[in-house]
Amino acid sequence: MSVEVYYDDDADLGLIQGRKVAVIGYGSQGHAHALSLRDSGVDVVIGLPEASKSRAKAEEQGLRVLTPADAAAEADVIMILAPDTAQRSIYAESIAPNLAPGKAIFFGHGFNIRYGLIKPPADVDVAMVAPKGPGHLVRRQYADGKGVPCLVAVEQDASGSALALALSYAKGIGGTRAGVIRTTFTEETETDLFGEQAVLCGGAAALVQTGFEVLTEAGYAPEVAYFECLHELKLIVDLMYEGGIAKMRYSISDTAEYGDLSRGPRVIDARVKEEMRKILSEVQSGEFAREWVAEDEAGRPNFSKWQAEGAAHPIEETGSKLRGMMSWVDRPITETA
Ligand SMILES: NC(=O)C1=CN([C@@H]2O[C@H](COP(=O)(O)OP(=O)(O)OC[C@H]3O[C@@H](n4cnc5c(N)ncnc54)[C@H](OP(=O)(O)O)[C@@H]3O)[C@@H](O)[C@H]2O)C=CC1
Ligand SMILES: CC[C@](O)(C(C)=O)C(=O)O
Ligand SMILES: [Mg+2]
Ligand SMILES: [Mg+2]
Repeated sequence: MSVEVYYDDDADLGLIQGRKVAVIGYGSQGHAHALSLRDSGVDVVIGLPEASKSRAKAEEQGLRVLTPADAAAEADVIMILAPDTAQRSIYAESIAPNLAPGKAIFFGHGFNIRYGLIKPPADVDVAMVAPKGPGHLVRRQYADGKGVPCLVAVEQDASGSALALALSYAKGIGGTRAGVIRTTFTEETETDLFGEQAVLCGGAAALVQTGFEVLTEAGYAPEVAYFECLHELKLIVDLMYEGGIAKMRYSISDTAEYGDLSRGPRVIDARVKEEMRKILSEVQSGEFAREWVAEDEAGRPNFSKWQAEGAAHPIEETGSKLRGMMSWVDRPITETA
């Protein structure tokens, strides 16, 4: 089944410009959406708890910051960009009491709707504008006149114009410059969770760390292993980004391409593919969602342990030293684009 891809000419920016948008949360996605929507002429207010450490960042950018409840009361489009595990309580405490017929609730990811953790009333629009990229790059691409592709979905169309409004919002953050695909909350949620677990984040990080470990445990210099397994991966993926796997294979040596074609399937083999299928089934069944909600409610013991182990991995120290010598690469972790 072919999908419809929407571009700038398919979206009317005037629709979202005519609404008052509350962005709940000012993190990776929240800051990107809020700043880009404002640059697109949209009336934006930020919703954050009084004690939020993000307040100062939003106010430094000249954005008005209210509590989530006051922002939801004032706005007629409410985009929830707080952590997925916090959204259901934010909704119950601050958003639901401030809904009214004709308002719209937007999400940047479908987790809470897909797994039934948020159930809005029938008289509001429920839609999604989900960038297919990290928030800091969503903002950087917008600022550079480019855009990150987005998925849009309409779960509930009380107004009869929810899709047009979602496309207008996507245009406001640069999504229609790159292409916006209409999907469903189920497809976005399940593909996004699978993608981040098995390919983009979990799979890629494990591949890089394991390659670094195999080389360093064999006695090769950590710096060589870092350049080979992490730094150069961006350069390789850049070629894929520009022209597909074909362009990467066109640019590398025949020796590398033979190694790629003959050894690649030994690394990502049938066992790995079966494990990826199991990971997808855990997403589809809701097992992952239940595990993540329970982990969060228990205070994130495993999350914190694994985070600390990752930060302590020797590749981080090696990389920090080498990136420090490349001024054009060294962008410390920061909230700005
Ligand atoms: N990160 C990404 O690139 C992508 C994220 N998404 C989705 O976007 C949504 C937001 O994720 P992300 O941007 O990563 O989140 P972050 O963790 O980067 O930022 C969360 C923001 O929400 C604020 N916040 C925390 N608790 C509350 C609360 N109770 N009320 C209001 N604001 C609160 C945080 O404030 P404080 O600083 O005080 O903690 C922070 O500003 C999620 O649904 C995620 O799945 C979708 C696509 C990509
Ligand atoms: C790949 C991780 C992501 O889904 C994203 C940046 O798109 C996320 O949830 O952060
Ligand atoms: Mg994603
Ligand atoms: Mg995600």
